[in-house]
Amino acid sequence: MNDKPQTCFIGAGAMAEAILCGLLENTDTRPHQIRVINRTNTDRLRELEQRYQLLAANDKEETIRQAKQVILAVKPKDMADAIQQWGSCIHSGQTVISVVAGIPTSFIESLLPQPTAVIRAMPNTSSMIGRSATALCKGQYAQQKDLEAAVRIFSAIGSAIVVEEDQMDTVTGLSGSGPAYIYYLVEALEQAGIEAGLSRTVARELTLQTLLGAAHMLVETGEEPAELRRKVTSPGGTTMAGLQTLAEHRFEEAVAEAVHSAKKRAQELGRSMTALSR
Ligand SMILES: NC(=O)C1=CN([C@@H]2O[C@H](COP(=O)(O)OP(=O)(O)OC[C@H]3O[C@@H](n4cnc5c(N)ncnc54)[C@H](OP(=O)(O)O)[C@@H]3O)[C@@H](O)[C@H]2O)C=CC1
Ligand SMILES: O=C(O)[C@@H]1CCC=N1
Repeated sequence: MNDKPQTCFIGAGAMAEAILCGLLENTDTRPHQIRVINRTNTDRLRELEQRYQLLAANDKEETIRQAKQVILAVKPKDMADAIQQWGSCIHSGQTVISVVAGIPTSFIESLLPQPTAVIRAMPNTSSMIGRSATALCKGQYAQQKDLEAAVRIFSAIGSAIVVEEDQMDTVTGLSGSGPAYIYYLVEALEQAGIEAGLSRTVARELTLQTLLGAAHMLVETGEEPAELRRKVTSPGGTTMAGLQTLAEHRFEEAVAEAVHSAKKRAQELGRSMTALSR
């Protein structure tokens, strides 16, 4: 068995786990091909190694050097330190894939030996069950084949779509953060059901199946969401009353503002990092 790591995660948090779990479940990647590294939390490393039968990265520098792909999955505020700490182990024969919100490829490239292929990806936590919506773009030194290899990784854990880098912050606000908006909606629906007299179990069951049914309707019928909404809404009926209340509470504007705020935050994170490096 060749024990050389194929993929090394720098940052062993929630996102790294979601991606590696998806890779193990949905591709032919084997546990011994993955390593995880973080800064201080060795308990977390042991937890992941045990849960997924990964080999430990005993010599972290050497592990990074040997990996074919290095996936950067630290928090944006830790990015500069992480690249400074580990960047000297990265070489131009590797592809660096960053899932870090807001940080431009040019910033990452500037801290790595040039020319290192850098790909920026924005997956979401549904990677864990092979259902991520990921958007990717390439930096100036990455070749088309590097981008295609990254697309293959993320296609194995959901859908993967290539965009221009100037769209990545919008993607972050929409599909990177998006699962949280949906969970918030589920919480709100469930709570409304409970307050109106349903048991928690019944409210949960009905909310989840409604969400699943609506998602499948969208995918399987291919109909426009507005058309599907129209079919639920009888003139003068119950749905119309509910939708009117949502409109009065400016539902659409609230959603648009949420995406916009998340995008703006991604831009701020990128700018603060770029300013730090000057
Ligand atoms: N969560 C999400 O839904 C999504 C997150 N992302 C992006 O993924 C990235 C990671 O997020 P998430 O997984 O939630 O974060 P977590 O806080 O769960 O994990 C971050 C990890 O980075 C490690 N770390 C910090 N500094 C270093 C360093 N110098 N060297 C090595 N490891 C280090 C931490 O280790 P230690 O504990 O030892 O400090 C920790 O294990 C973020 O940049 C985020 O923008 C992208 C898409 C979706
Ligand atoms: O909240 C965050 O910053 C990360 C990026 C996208 C989803 N979670």
